[in-house]
Order: sequence, then structure tokens, then C-alpha cells
Amino acid sequence: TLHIARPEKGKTLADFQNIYNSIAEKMKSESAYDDGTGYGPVLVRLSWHSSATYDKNDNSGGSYGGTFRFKKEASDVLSKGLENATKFLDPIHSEYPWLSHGDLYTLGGVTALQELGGPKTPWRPGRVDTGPETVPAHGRLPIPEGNASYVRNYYDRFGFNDQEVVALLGAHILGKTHLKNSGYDGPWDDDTNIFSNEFFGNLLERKWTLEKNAASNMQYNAKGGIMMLPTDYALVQDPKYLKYVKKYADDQDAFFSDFRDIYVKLLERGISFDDSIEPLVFKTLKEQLK
Ligand code: HEM
Ligand SMILES: N=C(N)c1ccncc1
Repeated sequence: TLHIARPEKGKTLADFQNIYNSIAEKMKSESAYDDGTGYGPVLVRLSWHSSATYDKNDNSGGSYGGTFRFKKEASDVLSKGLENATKFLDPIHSEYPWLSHGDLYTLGGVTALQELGGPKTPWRPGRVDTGPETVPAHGRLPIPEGNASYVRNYYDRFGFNDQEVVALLGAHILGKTHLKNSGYDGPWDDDTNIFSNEFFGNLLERKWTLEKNAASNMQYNAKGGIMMLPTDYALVQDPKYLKYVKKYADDQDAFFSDFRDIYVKLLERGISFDDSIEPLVFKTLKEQLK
């Protein structure tokens, strides 16, 4: 499968910054969502799920075709909860109908990441909607029960190495698990909408206890109301992953730049962009107030 980027005709940085601002303003005005967590985390998760169907073996799936807009893809039980994110973005798409869904879902994640204090993340337009026949079969999303070799094997399908996998999973500092969505519960601490390297410090410094949760799934819990999925905890059980967990726990700048790089790589996986076109870097709302 070939995915050639075709940037929306005649649109400039200013046009996409307008969309960024619409999403960011809507995040601000609907900050009460999910007990005050806000929409940032679930928008980041949607950008990940809309890219997570990628398979390097035939270059299928990935963010290009915007196929998450189809029920056939969005109904995957492992995507439960993401209807909140697509419902949040529907009015944005109505306001800017010229924007492809693939560009909408990835721009939503980049906007959320930056508005939650994450790294400046270059973004390129040009994903083109493809039809229902291009929706990949269910089964391409990861399961939370996996161990380290499961996680390594899963991301091999993207061609991501150990360092990239550890950096990428640092996104789990954002938001929370919900029993009604995934059958996992927590975290219950409050700062689930500020991007930082604390996911790694938590993994190394807290005392983790494997417990059965209210949905009879096993998860790791620590005092202070934080939790880890088995796939999160795998990062300290595997010596090759552990090396990078320590690196990122010690060095927030290294985490921010490595997360930015692998997040861009994820959102663009499988797409051929015209490298003569500069990626766009958006200003945060705060930066535009001055
Ligand atoms: C081994 C791979 C992964 C697994 C098994 C996994 C699993 C999960 C699960 C079970 C939830 C809870 C969903 C719910 O109950 O609402 C979740 C939430 C989340 N995931 Fe992941 N995830 C993985 C990788 C990623 C990646 C690569 C990103 C982003 C780069 C990401 C971003 C998020 C975010 C931001 C949330 C919070 C959403 C919210 O608060 O509503 N995850 N993930
Ligand atoms: N390990 C976590 N706290 C976590 C947060 C959000 N989503 C999944 C896991």
C-alpha cells in the first residue's frame, strides 16, 4: 500500500494554527470532562489508536486513511472510550470540512500534547481519507495483559526499537484507565493532565503490588493512588527496557525530545511526505496571548 501525502490545497500554517486554536479553546472550555482530567489525554490516545493499525510488512493501516471514522474500526473493544474523543472532534471537522480525518485525529493529539505542557511537536498535513474497504481487521491493537516480549514483538510491527518503545509508553503519564472502558482502574491521583517524565520515576521509585481489580484483571497498584498496566510494568521487568526507563527518569529533556521524535514517527508511519515541505510547528494558546 502506498500512502502519498497530499497537503490540503492552498492551506498555510495560519490555517492549521486556526484549527489548533479551535481544538485548544474547546479543551479549555470543556475542562471538566472526566472529573477534571479534560479532553487532552483521550485526544492523545485517539491519535495513537488511529495510527496503531500500522503494519510494516505491507505498509497497511496507520493514520493516513482516517479510517477510525468508520464504526468498523472504532468499535474495537480495545478502543472503548475513544468515542468521547471523536465526538469532541466532530464539530471541529464541521468547522473545517476540508481537513482530512487522518490529519484531524493526528493534529488533535499534537494540540493536546502541547497544551498539556508536552514538547513542541512538528506536524505535517496531507493524509487523505480512504474508504471502508481499507479498514484493517480488528486485532492490530495491543492488549494490556502483555509481558515485555509481547510488547517488544508488538512494536516490531512498526519497526520501533527498545528506546523508542520506552519513550512512547511515557504517554501513560497522561489520563487514566476506566473500569467501564478497559476493565482497568486508576490512577486516582490528580495531575493526570500534565505531560512530564514522572511515569518513569513512578515505575522506579514506588513499591508496586500486583492486585486483582474490581473487574478481576491483574494490575500493579502503589500507595498514593497510582497504577500500572502489566504492559507498563513490563518496562522495569526487562533489563533492556529498564535501561531507558532509568535514562528518562533522570533526564526530562531527553524524554521530551525522544518522545517528540517517536510520536512524530508514529503519526507519520507509512506515509511518503514531500521532504521539501517544512513541517509545521504550532504556537500554544499561552504563546499567542503575549
Ligand atoms: C502496549 C501498548 C499500550 C497499551 C496496552 C495501552 C493500553 C491502554 C489502556 C488499557 C488504557 C485505558 C483506557 C481506558 O480505560 O479508558 C490506556 C489509556 C491511555 N493510553 Fe494507552 N496503551 C498503550 C500504548 C499507548 C501509547 C503508545 C500512547 C500514546 C503515545 C497511549 C496513550 C494513552 C493515553 C493518553 C491514555 C489515557 C486516556 C484517557 O485518560 O482517557 N497509550 N492505554
Ligand atoms: N499507568 C498509568 N497510570 C496509565 C495511565 C493512563 N493510561 C494507561 C495507564
